[in-house]
Amino acid sequence: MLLRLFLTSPVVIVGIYFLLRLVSKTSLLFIAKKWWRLLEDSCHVFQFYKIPKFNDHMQENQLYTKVVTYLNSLSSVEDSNYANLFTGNKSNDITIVLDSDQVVTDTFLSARVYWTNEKSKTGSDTLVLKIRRRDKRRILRPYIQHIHTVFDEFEQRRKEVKLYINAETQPERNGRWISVPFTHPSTIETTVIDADLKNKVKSDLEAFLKSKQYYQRLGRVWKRSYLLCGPSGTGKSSFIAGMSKFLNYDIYDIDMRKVIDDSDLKMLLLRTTSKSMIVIEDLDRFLIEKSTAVTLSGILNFMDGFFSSCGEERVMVFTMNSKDRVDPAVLRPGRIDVHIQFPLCDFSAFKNLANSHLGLKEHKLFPQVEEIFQSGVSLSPAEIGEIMISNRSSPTRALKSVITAMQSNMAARVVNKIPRSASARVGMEESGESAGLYSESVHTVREFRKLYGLFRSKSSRKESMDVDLQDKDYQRQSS
Ligand SMILES: Nc1ncnc2c1ncn2[C@@H]1O[C@H](COP(=O)(O)OP(=O)(O)OP(=O)(O)O)[C@@H](O)[C@H]1O
Ligand SMILES: [Mg+2]
Repeated sequence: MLLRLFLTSPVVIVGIYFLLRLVSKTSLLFIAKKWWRLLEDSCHVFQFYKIPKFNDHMQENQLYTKVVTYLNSLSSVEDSNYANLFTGNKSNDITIVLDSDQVVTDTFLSARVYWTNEKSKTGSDTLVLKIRRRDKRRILRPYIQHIHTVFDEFEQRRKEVKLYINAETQPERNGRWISVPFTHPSTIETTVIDADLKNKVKSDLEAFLKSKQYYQRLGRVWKRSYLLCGPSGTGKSSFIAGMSKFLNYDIYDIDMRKVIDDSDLKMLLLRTTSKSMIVIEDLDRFLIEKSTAVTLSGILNFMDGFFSSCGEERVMVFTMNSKDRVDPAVLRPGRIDVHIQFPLCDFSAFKNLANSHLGLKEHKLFPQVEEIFQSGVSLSPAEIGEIMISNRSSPTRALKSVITAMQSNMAARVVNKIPRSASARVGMEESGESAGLYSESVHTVREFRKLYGLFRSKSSRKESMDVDLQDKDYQRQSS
């Protein structure tokens, strides 16, 4: 009786109300929850799963990357005590990233799970998943599958390509790749090269993307290597940017001066992800100068992609100014599948540049420019492009400046007694014959013909039919 009177008294009700508010507004509730969780842990109510960032061979664990992306997309990240804020793809976007030792909760098929981002003793990150033992069998596999699906959807939507560069050696750090958003404006279309050559490269890249099973059947690493060769300023780097956009692949740009030795090169390759482009620029210069302890055999093994056989779908791109002084072993079929020559400007490329840079289709000075090209003199697209950009307010002045630059180039040749044969090499590259500009290694051509026997002749057919046709063709030929 007394108790009922006590409980119904307004003073007590108001007192309880304020006590509850105090508990929920202060860290008391948090502490109580934590104790409760510790109690549950000590009673072995939960099962723990660790997802380390790197495996024993220091390769990045793909599942770790996927889970991190998934967790950062959960609204519960915002409820963790500490979270890191970063700008997103657009300047006004904010990305919330889980901090270490923070707990994030998630619910899947009515079961509650907990994630913690922990640092191991070696300093590398590990994600820990905590699931109630009674839910484990029911949800573990579907939950991981769900994470894969969400990640793939994110990736599809993620249009941003990343550029990875290898940082200075920091042995105490696990990862040496530093990434930045890749915003290079070049595309395959904006690079002025032979139109037929462009189409061949695009078809080749498309064919590569569709050939997973074919490579598997052959027991070969699913990779394709391209050599872009040509004088400075002819568009090689711009074309690489275009290729990565075409494939929507991240770029791993290896600065060989920062690679210490063969094993360092191996480690860098191991830490690349699939669906990526691995680029080494100016390989010829590096092979001649040999400025680090990386050996030729280290480079050859790297090109063969042995170390990356655990991953898949990689495109390797090498650039050179000239192949003349390069060991033929580097260029042999299989190491380099496709050779693409980037010539200095010819008259046709010049007209393309005049059109794109100055909006000119025709001009009275064009015949004079053509005549100079015919005499064997040329400049790089970069040089001509620069002249056009700086004179874009007056197309006539731009063309006159191009003519002057070409004439002084011609005069310099006479003074320096540069023989015609030197320009003959360029001339050959400039001939515009795609056969001279694009070549596939014989061995690879044979393999690809097997699979893509119809792909050139039927390229006008619908893309969806292509896979079918190619597979049928392959089966017919191999039977
Ligand atoms: N074929 C081309 N079409 C359009 N623009 C070009 C072309 N070649 C060069 N350029 C322009 O010239 C500049 C330099 O080009 P890029 O860096 O791609 O040349 P590169 O062949 O990689 O030279 P290097 O061998 O010195 O590295 C870029 O701004 C690019 O836009
Ligand atoms: Mg370059």
